Amino acid sequence: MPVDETETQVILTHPSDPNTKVTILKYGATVISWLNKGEEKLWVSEGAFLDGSKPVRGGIPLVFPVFGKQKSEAHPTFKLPQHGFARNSTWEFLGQTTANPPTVEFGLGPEQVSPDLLKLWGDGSYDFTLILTIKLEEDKLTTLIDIENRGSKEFEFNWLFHTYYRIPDITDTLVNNLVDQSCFDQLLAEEYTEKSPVISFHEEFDRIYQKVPLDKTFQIIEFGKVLFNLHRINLNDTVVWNPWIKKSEATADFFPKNGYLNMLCVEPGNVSSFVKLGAGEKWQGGQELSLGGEIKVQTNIY
Ligand SMILES: O=P(O)(O)OC[C@H]1O[C@@H](O)[C@H](O)[C@@H](O)[C@@H]1O
Repeated sequence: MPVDETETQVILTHPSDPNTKVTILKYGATVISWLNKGEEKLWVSEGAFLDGSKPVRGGIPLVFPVFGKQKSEAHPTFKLPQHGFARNSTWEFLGQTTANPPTVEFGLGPEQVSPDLLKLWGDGSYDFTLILTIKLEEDKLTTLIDIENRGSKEFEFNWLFHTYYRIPDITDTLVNNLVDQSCFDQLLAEEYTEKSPVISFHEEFDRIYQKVPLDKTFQIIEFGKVLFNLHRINLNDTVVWNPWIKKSEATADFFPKNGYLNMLCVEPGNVSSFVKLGAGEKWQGGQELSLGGEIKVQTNIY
């Protein structure tokens, strides 16, 4: 059976390998496991709540319609909690669209969002449909989001796939192809140009790389071996985050406390500015996560 549905989860199994699977929690339409030939590729905290009481700490939470917490009181997303409401609403499972590669869709509209949260976005005056498509190939996982404004008023939104990669050791991990990109450092509250040809990790890290050309593929590398490739579809920004020691300690659902050694978030989205969507308009963004291959160095001069 390539797709199994339970009350709370949907599981896709690749037809050519029973140990290549993706598990999606209906709550948040959160991918909570990507197993490739029996090996887990995503990090989920052992302290994560999977019962729908709190967004999942790990996997691929979905961020919409605001990233972080909006600072301007005048903005219609100002009252929303950090990262919006998509990750803490139960999405509708819309079914399977393709048998091979197994592909499924989930939907979110105002009906699925709790009225208390909904009224915090533009006083509940927006109408929208979000369709999340998840496709599992042998060595590749694709997540696509389609957003439609079904109301009569324009709205603005951020979108982000908050992907938590599982890695053997953060202190041996590098990320490439961000050199010469403009970045906003959330810890320093400063904007500058990234000068490192490869990023390495020695302390808390929280940067938004802004407007990175879409032909840049980011690779997560360990000891010269490519672990992951991230290809973006219409998602110009990428957040790179590791909480390191103190922030992991301070985060109640982050467990084990040294789990920061085994995770890295590389999160493609549109967060440095809002996407505007007029009445009846549609927008799509996506990420393709693939495994292995050669190191590919991309600079701004090629
Ligand atoms: O604790 P949350 O809401 O899941 O957020 C986790 C992190 O998410 C990252 O995307 C942000 O850049 C960080 O600033 C934030 O701490």
